[in-house]
Amino acid sequence: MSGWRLCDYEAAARERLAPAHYDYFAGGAGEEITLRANVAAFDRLALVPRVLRGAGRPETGVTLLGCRASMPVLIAPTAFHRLADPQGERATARAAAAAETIMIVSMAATVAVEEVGAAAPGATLWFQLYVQPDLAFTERIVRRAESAGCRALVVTADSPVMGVRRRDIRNRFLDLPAHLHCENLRDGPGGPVRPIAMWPELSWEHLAVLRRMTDLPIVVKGVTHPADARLAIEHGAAAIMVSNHGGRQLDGVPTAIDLLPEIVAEVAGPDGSTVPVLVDGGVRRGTDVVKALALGAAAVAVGRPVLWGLAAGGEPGVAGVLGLLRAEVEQAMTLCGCAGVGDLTPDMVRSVVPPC
Ligand SMILES: Cc1cc2nc3c(=O)[nH]c(=O)nc-3n(C[C@H](O)[C@H](O)[C@H](O)COP(=O)(O)O)c2cc1C
Ligand SMILES: CCCCC(=O)C(=O)O
Repeated sequence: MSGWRLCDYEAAARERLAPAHYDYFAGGAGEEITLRANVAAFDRLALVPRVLRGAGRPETGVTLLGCRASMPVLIAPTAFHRLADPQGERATARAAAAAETIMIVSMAATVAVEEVGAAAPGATLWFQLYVQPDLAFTERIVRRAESAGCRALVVTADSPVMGVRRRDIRNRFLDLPAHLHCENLRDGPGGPVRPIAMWPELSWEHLAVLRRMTDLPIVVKGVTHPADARLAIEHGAAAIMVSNHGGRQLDGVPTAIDLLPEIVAEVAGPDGSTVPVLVDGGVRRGTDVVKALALGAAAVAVGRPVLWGLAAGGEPGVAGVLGLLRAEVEQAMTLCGCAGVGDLTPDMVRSVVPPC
């Protein structure tokens, strides 16, 4: 895989995956307008490097909610890793540990969160939660994530119902193959697996309930409106994740990178205090990461690229994808004259008509 670009991982993944599974990973909602826009938006932004700053080799590391990551690229929560590789989330977590970055484990993982933690003892894990209407069941899941060593709870807010994914409908991809299950949804050890509920009644009140339920920092994922970023903070969120769910929920939503500056401005306190703002959707190369950081993101997360690495080559495939992104971030930061992520500032990004 040496010399591979991200698109090579996607091509290899596509060859290996069953077509319906490839479509589930790759696809978006509706006409896939937002899905395409997420990637294209980065091409409408250009970087304006600074020169002769003697910055040396850049330090790419960041600290988020008390967790150190060696690069500002996290693994976004994605479901069903065992569709891509028999080791599934275990392999992803091992690659995350080796790359020293944070993996956000999906509640819809096909390996139980305890086993993900056990498979990769060095990994820093956060846990993504779809709050279930049965709050006692939700609490049991939260306790499992805590005991498995997860260091933050990422609450997905953009999915009161599932987006309409036409590819899945066409492919009749409705259920996992019989040997795979959402292991975090088991009702007790060896018990039956409950179906994941998307909950249209989920509201800010429930965030307050969660806040009381756990001492873990809460990240609200799927914020697009600046007013909701403010509400999230008022309800105790420790960080915001600007995201349109990779174009898989409401189609026609602006891209996360376009929304980012407004949200960063909204959450900045008058005294300069702020909570970390994370962003995902369409990040495919190191320069995309650098653009997002310059516009105020504390870090980015990648969803599909990790799935392509996993399907193309299991744990080494994910390691390859993360290594590629790391090398590209380091290269782009060096060329921008930045010693650390704090040197990336909004004046270094311009809106352009592509190609720049
Ligand atoms: C196949 C797939 C499954 C996903 N599953 C989840 C999930 O279980 N929970 C969640 O909050 N987001 C989920 N997401 C959304 C990702 O966390 C993330 O927002 C999105 O993938 C970012 O866009 P990118 O794929 O362009 O990097 C999923 C995305 C994909 C592609
Ligand atoms: C029932 C699992 C939902 C996973 C998800 O969030 C997605 O496919 O986007």
